[in-house]
Amino acid sequence: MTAHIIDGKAFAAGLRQRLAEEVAALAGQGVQPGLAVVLVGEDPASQVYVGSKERMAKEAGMASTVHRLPAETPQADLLALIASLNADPAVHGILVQLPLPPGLDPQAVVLAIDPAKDVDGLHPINAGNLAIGAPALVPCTPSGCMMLLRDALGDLTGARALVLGRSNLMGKPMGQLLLAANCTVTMAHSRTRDLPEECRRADILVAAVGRPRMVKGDWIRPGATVIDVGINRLPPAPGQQKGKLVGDVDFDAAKEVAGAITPVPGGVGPMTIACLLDNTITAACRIHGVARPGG
Ligand SMILES: Nc1nc(=O)c2c([nH]1)NC[C@@H]1CN(c3ccc(C(=O)N[C@@H](CCC(=O)O)C(=O)O)cc3)C=[N+]21
Repeated sequence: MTAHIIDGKAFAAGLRQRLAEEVAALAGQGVQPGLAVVLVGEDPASQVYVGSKERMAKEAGMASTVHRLPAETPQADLLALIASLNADPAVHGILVQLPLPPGLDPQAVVLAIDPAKDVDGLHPINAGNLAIGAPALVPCTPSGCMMLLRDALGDLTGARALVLGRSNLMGKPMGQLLLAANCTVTMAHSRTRDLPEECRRADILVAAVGRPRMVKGDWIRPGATVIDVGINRLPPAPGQQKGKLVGDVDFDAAKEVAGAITPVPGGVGPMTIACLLDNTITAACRIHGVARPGG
């Protein structure tokens, strides 16, 4: 059997289309959702992502600004910029691209962001609200994974789900969302004993460890749904400029075993950006006290 390939790129394009319609409806109420992205330093991969975020926000009719700061920016200057964005009524979403250059404290930066504008869902207020089932801004990548899972499987109740990876931005909130969707959740990581065996029990396997092709074909339960969150650039092959982009799953082997699987690129990545726009609209509506046009 070969797996159904989950087309995250197409799903994300459809979602952005629906979001653009919501933005147009909000314009009639005098609200234009605004996103501010802060990029410190010159990491080339981050430059590409930030460029896509800005372009797609504008395509959806939102206001979008990118604040580019040198890698040597003092912590106090970064915090001052965040304070000014917190106070800016045209800004509803603030995202500080991670990782930050050495010398800057990501924890302090996240704490400085107004939780109402924290479209990354990293502030302890949002992480805590997600954990207790209260309204929260939810991190974009796990939201995108849930949308793809619901689209592929419908009701997830009772499914055994395994999350490989425990980051604050991805693994932990993913576990919370799967639990809220009535899955039986296992949180696994690089130190998990008998990891292949744990993975083989999962009906839903979400890989977010950041290790290229770590999950092998024989780790996957036949028919399972595999969501590959990894974005790993391999070293360039001889004579090539850029290395190949691969996930945390050995895709060629996995697709012979899984029931459905997301590719890299074209899977979770585009969903992350669409969910960032979604969160920015949610934040704008809450700040202005208006209902979301899309319900
Ligand atoms: N505060 C913060 N929030 C983030 O959400 C965040 C971050 N920092 N730092 C970096 C990671 C990475 N990230 C991606 C977003 C989109 C793609 C994406 O669109 N990928 C495409 C193409 C990738 C390519 O061709 O290079 C795909 O997978 O098809 C990938 C990765 C968000 N991140």
